Amino acid sequence: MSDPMLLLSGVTREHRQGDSVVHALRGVDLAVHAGELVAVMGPSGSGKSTLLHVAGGLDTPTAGAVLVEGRDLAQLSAAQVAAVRRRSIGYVFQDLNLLPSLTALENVSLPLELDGSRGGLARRAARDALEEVGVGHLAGRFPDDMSGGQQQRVAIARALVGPRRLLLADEPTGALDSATGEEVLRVLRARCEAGAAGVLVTHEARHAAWADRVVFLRDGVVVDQSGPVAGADSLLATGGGV
Ligand SMILES: Nc1ncnc2c1ncn2[C@@H]1O[C@H](COP(=O)(O)OP(=O)(O)OP(=O)(O)O)[C@@H](O)[C@H]1O
Repeated sequence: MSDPMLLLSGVTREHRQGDSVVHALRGVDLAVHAGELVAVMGPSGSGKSTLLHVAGGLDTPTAGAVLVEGRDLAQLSAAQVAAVRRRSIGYVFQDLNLLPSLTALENVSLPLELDGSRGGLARRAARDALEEVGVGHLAGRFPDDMSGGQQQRVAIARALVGPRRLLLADEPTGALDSATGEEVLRVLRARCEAGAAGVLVTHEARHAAWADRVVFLRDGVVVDQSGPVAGADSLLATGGGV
């Protein structure tokens, strides 16, 4: 099999809080290949968002290594990590992080323009991404003039725009009704089938069922990995507490 698009090897992340240490992740190993969608589940505080942050180069492990497309992020300069993030990684944040002073179209085209794409090309790609998640008609609207679900879809379009090969999504359907949520997961799944690698953090077994594999975290440790439907259901049945 080819090298994984994302490889976490022995990743530990500790946070110091006064005299105590919080172990957000402890020795996590995870490989995600092109074409694969992996769901991450686990109780609140089990380390799901931390896993996504270190995978996306937004946080640095205390120990262990993170490789994106075979490049060890610890060996890159901050500017190089930022370039990997802009070019290779599409990230859907739990709190969306849309820029309020930019329209939907501008929010989505920004990563491409920051990476040197010409304005017209970037805007065309942004329009396509907005269409793909069903909000093409909101291109000229500002985030504050949209519903939570509409904002969430714009944030997803921003993660999908351009040739992103690693998609990291933190509860991307939280503000969506179930039909729209399914539609977004269908788009994510289709992107993975077209060759991207995806990691989806979710609390919902029916969303995890869209994934090829489910990784279950508890107290920062991967406690189980399994296939989709049986995986999510049985993990929940065994007291995942999600
Ligand atoms: N910056 C930080 N400083 C201190 N502790 C932190 C920090 N970030 C995360 N933690 C702690 O690390 C642990 C894992 O947090 P994380 O947000 O990754 O969990 P999660 O599984 O994503 O939770 P949720 O489902 O509630 O979003 C928690 O105990 C959290 O309090």
